Amino acid sequence: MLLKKRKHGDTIPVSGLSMYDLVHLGVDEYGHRVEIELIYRNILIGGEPGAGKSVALNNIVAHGALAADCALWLFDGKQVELGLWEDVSEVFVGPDIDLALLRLRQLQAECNRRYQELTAAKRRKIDRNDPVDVILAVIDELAYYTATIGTKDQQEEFILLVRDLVARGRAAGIIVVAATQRPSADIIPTSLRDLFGYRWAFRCTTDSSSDIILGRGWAQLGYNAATITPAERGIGLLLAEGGFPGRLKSAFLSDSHTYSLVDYARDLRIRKAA
Ligand SMILES: Nc1ncnc2c1ncn2[C@@H]1O[C@H](COP(=O)(O)OP(=O)(O)OP(=O)(O)O)[C@@H](O)[C@H]1O
Repeated sequence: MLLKKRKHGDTIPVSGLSMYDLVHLGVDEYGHRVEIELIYRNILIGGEPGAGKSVALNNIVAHGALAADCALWLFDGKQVELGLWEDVSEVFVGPDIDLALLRLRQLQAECNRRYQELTAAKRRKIDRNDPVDVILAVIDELAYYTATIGTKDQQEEFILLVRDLVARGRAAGIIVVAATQRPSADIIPTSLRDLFGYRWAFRCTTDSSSDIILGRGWAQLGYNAATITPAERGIGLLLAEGGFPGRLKSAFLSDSHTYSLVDYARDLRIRKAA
C-alpha cells in the first residue's frame, strides 16, 4: 500500500528518520494522518499561486533534511521558497539555467553509475542497507526552468533531463519532487505527468488544469481541484498510483517552524559528519 493513514494525534517522529520511512503530509477529511511511501516514487505538486504548494513542499523537504540517509538537491527558481533549506542541502541551484542543467547532468551521471553498480551486483534497486544516500531532487518552480529563463534548447534539455530522472531515478534512489503554479499542458506534458506515482493538486482555476496534474478524466468523475475554494488553503487532492484522489490538508509549517526544523537538521548533519 502506498498511502498510509494513522489516527490524528499520534506523534510524528522527527529524529532518526530515513527516506525509507513514510513521509507525513497532512490530515485527511476523517482526521487520519496521511503518510506516503516516497522511496522508489516521485511526486508532482501543482496549483494556483497561494494555494499551499510551498507549505506542502516544506513538509517533504523537512523529512529529507531530517533523514540521515538523504542528500537534498534543491532547484529553486524563485530562490526564496527553498532558500531556508540551503544550509542543509548538498546542492542548491537558484535562478540559473546553466547551473541547473549542469547539476541535472551530474544527477543523471550518478543515476547511470548506480545502475551500473546494481547491474554488476545483479540487483534491481538500492535499499536501506546500501552505503549511498537517497537523493531528494526538489524543483520549484518547474515552469521557471522550462518556460521562463534560458533559451528554447536549454528549456528542452531541462525537461528531457527531468523526465529521464523521473523515469529511471527511482530504482537508483533518486526521488524527484516537482512543483508548479502553472498547471498547463506545455509545462506538464502528459508524458511527464504520467511518470509521477504521486500527484497532489491544490486549488486550480479550471477543471482542465486540475486534470493536468491528476490525470485526464478525474475532474469529470468528481475529483476536481477547481472545486477547492480560495479560502481552503493547504487543501489538495492527492492521487497515489492505482488509487483514487483523496482530499487532505497539508500539515501547516510556519516560517518559524521551518527555521526550527532547519536548525535541528543542521545539528543532526553536523553530528553525522563528526
Ligand atoms: N496547510 C495549511 N494550513 C493553513 N494555512 C495554509 C496551509 N498551507 C498554506 N496555508 C496558507 O496559505 C498561504 C500560501 O501558501 P503557500 O505559500 O504554500 O502557497 P503556494 O501555492 O506555494 O503559493 P505560490 O505559488 O505563490 O508560491 C500560506 O502563507 C498560509 O497562510
